[in-house]
Amino acid sequence: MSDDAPPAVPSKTEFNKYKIGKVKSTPAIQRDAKTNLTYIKLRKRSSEKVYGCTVFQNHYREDEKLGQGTFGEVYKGIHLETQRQVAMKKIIVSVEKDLFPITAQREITILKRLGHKNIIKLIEMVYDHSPDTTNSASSSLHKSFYMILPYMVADLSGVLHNPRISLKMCDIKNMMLQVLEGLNYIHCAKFMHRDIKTANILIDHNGILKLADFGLARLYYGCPPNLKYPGGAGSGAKYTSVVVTRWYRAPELVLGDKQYTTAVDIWGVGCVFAECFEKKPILQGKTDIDQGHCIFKLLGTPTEEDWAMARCLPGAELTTTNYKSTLKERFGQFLTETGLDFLGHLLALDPYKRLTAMSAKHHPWFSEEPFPSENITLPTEESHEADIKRYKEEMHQSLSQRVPTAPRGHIVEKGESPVVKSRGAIPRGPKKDDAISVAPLRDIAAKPTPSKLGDPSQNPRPYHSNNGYSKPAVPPAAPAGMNRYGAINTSRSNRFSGNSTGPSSNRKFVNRFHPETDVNPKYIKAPLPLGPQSRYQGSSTDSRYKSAQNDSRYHNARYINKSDIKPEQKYSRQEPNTPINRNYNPPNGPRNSGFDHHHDSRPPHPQFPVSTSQSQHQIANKPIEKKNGSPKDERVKPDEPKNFDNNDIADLY
Ligand SMILES: Nc1ncnc2c1ncn2[C@@H]1O[C@H](COP(=O)(O)OP(=O)(O)OP(=O)(O)O)[C@@H](O)[C@H]1O
Repeated sequence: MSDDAPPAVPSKTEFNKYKIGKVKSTPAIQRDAKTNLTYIKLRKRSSEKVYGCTVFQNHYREDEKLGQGTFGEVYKGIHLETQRQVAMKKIIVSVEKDLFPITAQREITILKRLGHKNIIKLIEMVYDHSPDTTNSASSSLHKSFYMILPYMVADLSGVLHNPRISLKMCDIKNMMLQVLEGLNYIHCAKFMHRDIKTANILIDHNGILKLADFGLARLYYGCPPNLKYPGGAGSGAKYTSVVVTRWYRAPELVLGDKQYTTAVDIWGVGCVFAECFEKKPILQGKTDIDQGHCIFKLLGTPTEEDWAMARCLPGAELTTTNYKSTLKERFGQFLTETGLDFLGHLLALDPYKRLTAMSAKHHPWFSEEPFPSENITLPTEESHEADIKRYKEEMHQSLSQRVPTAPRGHIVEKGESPVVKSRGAIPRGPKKDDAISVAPLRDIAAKPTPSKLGDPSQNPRPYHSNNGYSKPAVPPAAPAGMNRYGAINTSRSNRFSGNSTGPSSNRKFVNRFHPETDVNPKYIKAPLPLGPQSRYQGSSTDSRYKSAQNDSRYHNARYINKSDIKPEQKYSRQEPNTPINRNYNPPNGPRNSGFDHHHDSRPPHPQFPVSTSQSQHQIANKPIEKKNGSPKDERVKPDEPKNFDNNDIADLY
């Protein structure tokens, strides 16, 4: 092409992508007759279109509800052009008051500034311009916007409540590292999240966790968390203390501290961590004051030495209680000494003794076996906050519909098994070159294969098993030549009649109470399930899960359970002889020697090695953070160009 050739005119379609409104001339300035003040009369736009913002219609389709938010609801949806699944957070705007919720405004602004693998990404904002409702009275009062977010198959709250998902310790470690990674990024970007809880930790189909719901987040003043000011902030600025969902609220907030720091988020992480074991929020205060009692009942009332500042806070009266810490009794059954130390430092009452996100990532608990898994192989089905009610109902139903125990020698007919229905299997996420295809749902109705019946890792755990950390009890093997009914070959129907003839396909079933009458055939049509998971064989596992064994989801190569490949790692309480790596204190003395925050003389903050090369050496067996053999510098520079992982569905947008 010669240099004189005119520049290529962009195609019409390229222009059409951007609907830019015309710049109109400034409206005439008018003067009010009464006050004599000038004003500009604003007129309603003739077109309802919002320029620079996609219109919902013809672009998206709204599907089922995923969750209920403070200012709207969250729906699952489809982007019609690409057929990709999205989540749509609906924001209802009161037209009358012309109010756009401040939390939504904050969330949008903040999400637009953040870009990290472990932070949810805002795809775009769309405006609901519904022709059938625009003329109705209600729609003239309310208009809605949608925040379009990548669809996440689960949130942590749904996963923990889902009776069919059990977490292994290595998965919990992986998840904790991801949460801390995301939080470290936020804190380094000078934001406090202020609403860390399991429902706001989303999980995608690749097992990537994303922190979501930035409605309460805000910029903080002062420096990011560092060794001198471990809580971050530290400028003495005051913020509202009525933040964070109550059960996850840090003690300083409960006591009314307004000069709080990023440490409030770390407290939330501690609550989330502990919730992974108990499968329910650990501190369920009924009121704000009760929340304080719950906290001190778990961690003990702080002494002057524990938390000097507590006595100066508005709610100091709570510190006159006399509770002893029960942390070890409550979580000692799940965690080793190192694990308890980690939990204790996340839930340190004094915010200045709490770990920072960065130091928490280097806690020796992560270097202790079992190591964090590289990828988490969960969830096997969609699980959101909105499902929790259903799980509870199903659990209640399953309890009330339990098959009564058979009288000795009797066969009890099993009614329709109250097998729990899952809402949907995880869709296969689109690959990079797979833009248009709809993610197919796997056939969750498919029946299980009997071959998997004996494999506990393939069998959904029962509701009434403990917390999912112990294997189902396997009945002891019977002596050779015997089964639990006596000598092998003694059929159950004839062992009371005294004349054993051995099992026979054409044997006659005898009613042992009225031997002359035939047994009602309905009682004999189903053979007893005598697999290792059968309740008839003494295992605690309910036979209603039998059908799930054939479920195609359990045989999908994408979700291969690691226990199929290698034996499951044990992580019961640490053996007394197992050495614990406590070598995490910096070699050159306490780090907080210069600590002078608020001019009080608080004790130095315990720190774990961070990014200095010297301290990095101390992190033994640290498989996660190493890249190409060299330790990764984890300090996040918020203003650096955003680096997205293209394999992730979230980042394809
Ligand atoms: N991108 C997403 N993909 C899938 N589910 C989502 C997504 N975003 C949110 N949800 C679901 O919706 C629920 C509520 O979302 P979110 O917390 O963002 O709303 P909110 O209005 O801020 O709620 P709240 O007021 O309770 O904090 C989440 O717990 C989750 O179950």
